[in-house]
Amino acid sequence: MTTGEPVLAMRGVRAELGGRPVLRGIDLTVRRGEVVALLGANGSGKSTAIRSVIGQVPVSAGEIELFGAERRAFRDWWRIGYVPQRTTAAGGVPATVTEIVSSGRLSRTRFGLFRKADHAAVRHALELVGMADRARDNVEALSGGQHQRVLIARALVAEPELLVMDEPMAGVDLASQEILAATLREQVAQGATVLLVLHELGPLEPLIDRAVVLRDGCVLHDGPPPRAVGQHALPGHDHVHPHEHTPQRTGLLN
Ligand SMILES: Nc1ncnc2c1ncn2[C@@H]1O[C@H](COP(=O)(O)OP(=O)(O)OP(=O)(O)O)[C@@H](O)[C@H]1O
Repeated sequence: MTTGEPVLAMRGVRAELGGRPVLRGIDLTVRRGEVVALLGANGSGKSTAIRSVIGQVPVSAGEIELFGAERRAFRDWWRIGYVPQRTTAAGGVPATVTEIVSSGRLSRTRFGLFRKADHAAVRHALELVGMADRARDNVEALSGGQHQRVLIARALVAEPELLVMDEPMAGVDLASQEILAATLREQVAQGATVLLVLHELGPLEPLIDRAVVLRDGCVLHDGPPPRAVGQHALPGHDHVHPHEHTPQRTGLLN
């Protein structure tokens, strides 16, 4: 699917962290309705690339456009649902599941005042990820997979058009993975555009339209997901998952 208008465009994007070039001229376009996987070895710059998109990493050169607007002028942040690389949902602050998910809805309210529709959106987002029965629980009491479901509900609650997710399946148990895959499938069926960092395509593979593979801060491949182009078409990488201790030989992706 390459017919939609660009929802996200990066052109020649460079970024340095700790005095080191981490993005060395990234070109990446995601069009409306596409599901694009950002792949590559540990340290290749995947998280930095998406953090530059949402403004968490300063860009030293190049351009980023969101929904046709220059990123610095872009204000409609509710149109983007961001799921950061997994941390605890509360970041050490005691909070209930409902509170965390509600925080994702603030961008849709005036002065943070919740109306009926906002409360309904929170309930709906929790239902989407199968967490409605945990609404009042403290997030600290949740498993890793449940945490991740809450973070995804927080990203969905503003009804965004573009979902940007950093390894949404990382450290997530199988049951939660299936729920997340189903949730994503539903979002995509409803027309959501998705850019997600993955270390393997896994259960999301059927959803992926295109894969962009980074190496050393550059785009190595932009096209069909690697399985479709053959296991040997691209160089292999060692990918060490941040939540795993033993290095895993992953080929390119698995
Ligand atoms: N805040 C920072 N300060 C200095 N260097 C950083 C910082 N954040 C990331 N880096 C470095 O930038 C490079 C790219 O990191 P990034 O997290 O974007 O990679 P990644 O492809 O997402 O890797 P992973 O699969 O491990 O999450 C790495 O070498 C990393 O050490």
